Amino acid sequence: MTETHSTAVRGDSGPQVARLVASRVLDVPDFPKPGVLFKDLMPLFADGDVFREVIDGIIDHHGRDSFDIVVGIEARGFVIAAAIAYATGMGVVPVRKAGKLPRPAYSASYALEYGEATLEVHQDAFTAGHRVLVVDDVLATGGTAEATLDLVERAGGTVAGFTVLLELGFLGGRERLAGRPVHALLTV
Ligand SMILES: O=P(O)(O)OC[C@H]1O[C@H](OP(=O)(O)OP(=O)(O)O)[C@H](O)[C@@H]1O
Ligand SMILES: Nc1ncnc2[nH]cnc12
Repeated sequence: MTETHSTAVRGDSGPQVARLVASRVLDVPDFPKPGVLFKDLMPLFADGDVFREVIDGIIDHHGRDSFDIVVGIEARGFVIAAAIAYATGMGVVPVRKAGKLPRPAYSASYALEYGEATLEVHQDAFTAGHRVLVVDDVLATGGTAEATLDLVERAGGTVAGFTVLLELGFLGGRERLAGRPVHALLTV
């Protein structure tokens, strides 16, 4: 494993935040498949001071009056969503991989950088007009994000914002989500 080093560190919350995130990302070659450079954010989650700064920064960026509920995408998005929900006193809705939710759910299948998957959300997850902040750790091809934002809207929510800690810009996820709000703390 090698630490991410970048001379041109950039992100939608400015270079200081981008550098902070970059300092807690580990590059893991050939995981989960040969040819994939996996960006491991576990060191960021494990550093209490950095994690708090990142969570507070996301809340400040959006403004706590701009959303009513937080969606986290399984599995790493759950960590971020739960922290934002707790810090703002809001609720959290998990968007889960197929077959995990116990009640009627909407489903969306998609391709991601290293495979295919199906995500689901409970049909009654939102009340009409609920403004939803969606969070995840990584935006790569955008397949996961596109499926999730569609699910939120199918379930009656309004997407108020979408934040990731790390965007892999060269995979074009942001372009795929054109017209949707995308906020990435670090873009590589
Ligand atoms: O932009 P994409 O190409 O769709 O990839 C991004 C997604 O890939 C990872 O999730 P993964 O499905 O590996 O789930 P995990 O968090 O359960 O490991 C990551 O946490 C994002 O959700
Ligand atoms: N390269 C990558 N690193 C971490 N998570 C990912 N999700 C999709 N691609 C990824």
